[in-house]
Amino acid sequence: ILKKKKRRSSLAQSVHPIFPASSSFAIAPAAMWRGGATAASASDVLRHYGWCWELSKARLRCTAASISDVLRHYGRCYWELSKARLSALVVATSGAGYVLGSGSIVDIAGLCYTCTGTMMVAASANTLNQVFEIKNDAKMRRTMRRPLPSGRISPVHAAMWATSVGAAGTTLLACKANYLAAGLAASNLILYAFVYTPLKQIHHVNTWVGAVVGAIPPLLGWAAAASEVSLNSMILPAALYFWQLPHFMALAYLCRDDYIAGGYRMLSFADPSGKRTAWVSLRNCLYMLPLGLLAYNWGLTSGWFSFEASLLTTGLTIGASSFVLDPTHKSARRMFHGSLLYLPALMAGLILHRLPNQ
Ligand SMILES: CC(C)=CCC/C(C)=C/CC/C(C)=C/COP(=O)(O)OP(=O)(O)O
Repeated sequence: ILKKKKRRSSLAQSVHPIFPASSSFAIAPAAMWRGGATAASASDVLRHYGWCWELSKARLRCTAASISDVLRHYGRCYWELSKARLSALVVATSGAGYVLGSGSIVDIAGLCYTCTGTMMVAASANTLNQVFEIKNDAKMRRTMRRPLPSGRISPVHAAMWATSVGAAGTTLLACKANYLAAGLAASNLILYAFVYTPLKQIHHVNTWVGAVVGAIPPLLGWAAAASEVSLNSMILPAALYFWQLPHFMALAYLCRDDYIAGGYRMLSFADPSGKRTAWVSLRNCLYMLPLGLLAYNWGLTSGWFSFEASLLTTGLTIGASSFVLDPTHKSARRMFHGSLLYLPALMAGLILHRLPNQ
């Protein structure tokens, strides 16, 4: 009996202090082997394995949770840096340009490559714009929660994201569309990030330069489909150019104080009454009026489009006229919301009534 008790206690000593100190699965059977198996030690071993298993599961859960947290955090930062909603609008205009520049059959794979490439280059341009405007964005209520001013991502990390996604997007366009489309995308990135962005703090002419940037994507889409640009490829870019002026003028008027706090020189900065801002909006709505007729005359669309475009543009012009007559936040907001409806409706009409590019 004494011998048995001694053996049990030596086994207990060899097992219990070792198990918690080590997470090795091999220790328990080794201890059992040394001490001789008994019912008590077998249950200890089973408990030990159970504990090890629970520990491994907990560790795996922790690792998976932290990996998914990190991915979610950076995914969200990339999404916001890319101004995903603006980039989606840019992609829609580029896709519309692709469809308009196609013949009777639209190459769906080519359309997808063009949209993906455009999305990537636009994401890069938008990220660079934010890298250069950290201090200004931090002073504006509209932008202070963006990833860079709020410190959720470092400028170097954001710049690396911009460089890689921009290079990948341009390469995709060069390989799967053509060099003309890739060149237009790369030049537009340079125009937006390196000309428009610094100009925002210097002179209100920046809005006109920004309008050129917004007008290039449909041209890029057309170039990707047709491998050339021609006169009738200019209808949608022209519509986008003129459309951006009432759209951004309304925004600059509505967020005037915020833009001033951020150090941006919009037209509304030098125009507290809003009269000039409203006149620029109206003038550019008027420039859009003949576009529907031109699209029909140049064989881009059927006559239905010119009818629809005239109706839509008249609606926007009425909005701009009431902004001119009464430059208040209410009329500016109405024109801004009208401009948000106008563009998708105009593009839908263009696609619906397009005549295949010859
Ligand atoms: C293919 C390619 C490169 C496309 C780029 C298209 C693009 C980024 C268009 C945006 C046009 C524009 C003037 C946005 C306003 O920027 P903002 O700086 O005034 O906006 P913010 O005040 O919100 O930062």
